[in-house]
Amino acid sequence: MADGYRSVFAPGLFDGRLMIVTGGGSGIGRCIAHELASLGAHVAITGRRIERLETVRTEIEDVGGAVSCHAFDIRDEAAVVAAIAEIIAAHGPIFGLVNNAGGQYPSPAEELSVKGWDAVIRNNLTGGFIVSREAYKQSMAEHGGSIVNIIADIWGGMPTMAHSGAARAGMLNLTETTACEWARSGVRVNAVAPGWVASSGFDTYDDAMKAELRRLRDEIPLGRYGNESEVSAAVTFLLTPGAAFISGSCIRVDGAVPNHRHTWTNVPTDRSIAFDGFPLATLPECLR
Ligand SMILES: CCCCCCC/C=C/C(=O)SCCNC(=O)CCNC(=O)[C@H](O)C(C)(C)COP(=O)(O)OP(=O)(O)OC[C@H]1O[C@@H](n2cnc3c(N)ncnc32)[C@H](O)[C@@H]1OP(=O)(O)O
Ligand SMILES: NC(=O)C1=CN([C@@H]2O[C@H](COP(=O)(O)OP(=O)(O)OC[C@H]3O[C@@H](n4cnc5c(N)ncnc54)[C@H](OP(=O)(O)O)[C@@H]3O)[C@@H](O)[C@H]2O)C=CC1
Repeated sequence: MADGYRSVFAPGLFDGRLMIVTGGGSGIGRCIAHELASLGAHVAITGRRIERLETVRTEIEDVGGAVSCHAFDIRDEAAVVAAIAEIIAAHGPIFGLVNNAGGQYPSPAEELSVKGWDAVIRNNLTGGFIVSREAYKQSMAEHGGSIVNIIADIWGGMPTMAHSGAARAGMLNLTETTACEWARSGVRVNAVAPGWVASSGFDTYDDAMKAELRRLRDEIPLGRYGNESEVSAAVTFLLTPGAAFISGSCIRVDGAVPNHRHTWTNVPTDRSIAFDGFPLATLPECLR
């Protein structure tokens, strides 16, 4: 495909296969849509804003890819049921589903209203559940398929992200549980957990959050943000036959962030207050 996406996977790998990418109108989802289309899939991209979807449709069609746009909110059960039926009727059985749509806003836990908590839980857990359930019931239960859920770096606490962390931890268990339940139908379910990925998602943050993101970049062991293609490659691999025995797993695409302990830096200057009943004086000299 001239001037199209440069995937590391074999051309024609997904010829004629229908793949749904939620949140395909921007960022990581747009990139995944481009990669899957470059490999021959018909990609159904979804999101709330039709204009963004149409822009991506034009981009993909311009390089010879097959794509369709479907605007709905993943939290609206009736809309999801209808949209999945419409996609199947128009483009055939669903071979792959990428639950990528999601997002949140930063807030200290004690300032979260229940309404705000619910909005983020529904956006990052309930929505993915509804889309998965419908893709399974309406199509994959008959012939198998592969589902990839985009979550986040949930290994450890992330201040201001209590709602999103809880939702995505739930999504990881949903991944593991549906992988077990739906294996009988030949359906594999996996997750991809991006760390800090420079995407259009960053544009949604205010200046304070952007400054924080620059500071966080210095704490990534690989020394940089990830990019959208690096997330897309992991997702695409999980959709390929090469991943036929992988289900209920999660690939972390994060430059080793969860493995990073502040062992050599950020040591408090006064360590003597660590534990009253066990004065540092009793420790070996080398540990003081
Ligand atoms: C450890 C896990 C997390 C790690 C994350 C790591 C990095 C992740 C990066 C990315 O995700 S990049 C993608 C970024 N994109 C987005 O985040 C999308 C933008 N956000 C949204 O679309 C919305 O915030 C939402 C989460 C979808 C909520 O929208 P919804 O339409 O459902 O709710 P609203 O009716 O607007 O609001 C309901 C309720 O929620 C509270 N609230 C919503 N937004 C904010 C905000 N910006 N600040 C404070 N509070 C907010 C609020 O209580 C709202 O009620 P009302 O006050 O309006 O009555
Ligand atoms: N970038 C990063 O560093 C990280 C991103 N992630 C996650 O990866 C995914 C993609 O993020 P990214 O591309 O960076 O960010 P974007 O904000 O660009 O992408 C989110 C997409 O999801 C769609 N979306 C959001 N809520 C809904 C909804 N309720 N119904 C339907 N569509 C919805 C949006 O479209 P529209 O608004 O038109 O509906 C948008 O296209 C998200 O789930 C994000 O939280 C996780 C960890 C890190």
